[in-house]
Amino acid sequence: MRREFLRVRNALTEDDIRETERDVARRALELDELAKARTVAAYVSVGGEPGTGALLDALRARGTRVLLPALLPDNDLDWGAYDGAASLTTVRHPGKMALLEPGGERLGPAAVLEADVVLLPGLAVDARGMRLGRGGGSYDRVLARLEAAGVRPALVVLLHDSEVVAHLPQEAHDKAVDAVVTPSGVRRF
Ligand SMILES: Nc1nc2c(c(=O)[nH]1)N(C=O)[C@@H](CNc1ccc(C(=O)N[C@@H](CCC(=O)O)C(=O)O)cc1)CN2
Ligand SMILES: Nc1ncnc2c1ncn2[C@@H]1O[C@H](COP(=O)(O)OP(=O)(O)OP(=O)(O)O)[C@@H](O)[C@H]1O
Repeated sequence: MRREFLRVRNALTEDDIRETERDVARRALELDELAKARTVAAYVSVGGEPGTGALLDALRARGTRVLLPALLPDNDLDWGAYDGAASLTTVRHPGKMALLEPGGERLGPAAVLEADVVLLPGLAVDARGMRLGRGGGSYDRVLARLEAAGVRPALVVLLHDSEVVAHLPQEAHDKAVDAVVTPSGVRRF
């Protein structure tokens, strides 16, 4: 399933990605949870992911604190603040696409507990809000950490329209998200 969703993304053009960047930002900024959030955990899109750059800059311009992940050797995520495109650094993790990660101070994996909203990457989501990720388990760990700490930020996955599907296989550790934002709108679970 991952391979098939990635194949569809790989066929997208630069224009498609730019368009989704604008539309996903516009739709996401309509979310009440984002308007109220003081801290948002986000990510810098890569490859065929819906673009997140416009959304990151809009949040920052509003005065929202934006945290971005940095991949650790065990696939857990560290976090750092987003201070504009110039604050990002390109990191090559073996076997993965080059990622843009925060270049400044690293705040530690627990920094995500400060987020009022977590924006998650993914490959697909189903009608129950079960998310298919890239398979590293990074965000599964983030969600487990939030649950263990008893904090409950809004969980929002950003996807293309075709990636909202009826049903995905579920494993015991999978946790549902609250909403999906696609270029055509917001769906809540
Ligand atoms: N933009 C973005 N940042 C992110 C994630 C993500 O999914 N998207 N992550 C989410 O956890 C973490 C990084 N994990 C990643 C895991 C795999 C690949 C990757 O390039 N995978 C290849 C396939 C590799 C393979 O076949 O094994 C790919 O998906 O094309 C990238 C990031 C944190 N930052
Ligand atoms: N809380 C956790 N702590 C450590 N490992 C975990 C945790 N949750 C899941 N994993 C492991 O991570 C691996 C990948 O899980 P899964 O296939 O569900 O990833 P995914 O949800 O697609 O990816 P991601 O969460 O990075 O988007 C599995 O081997 C799983 O056992």
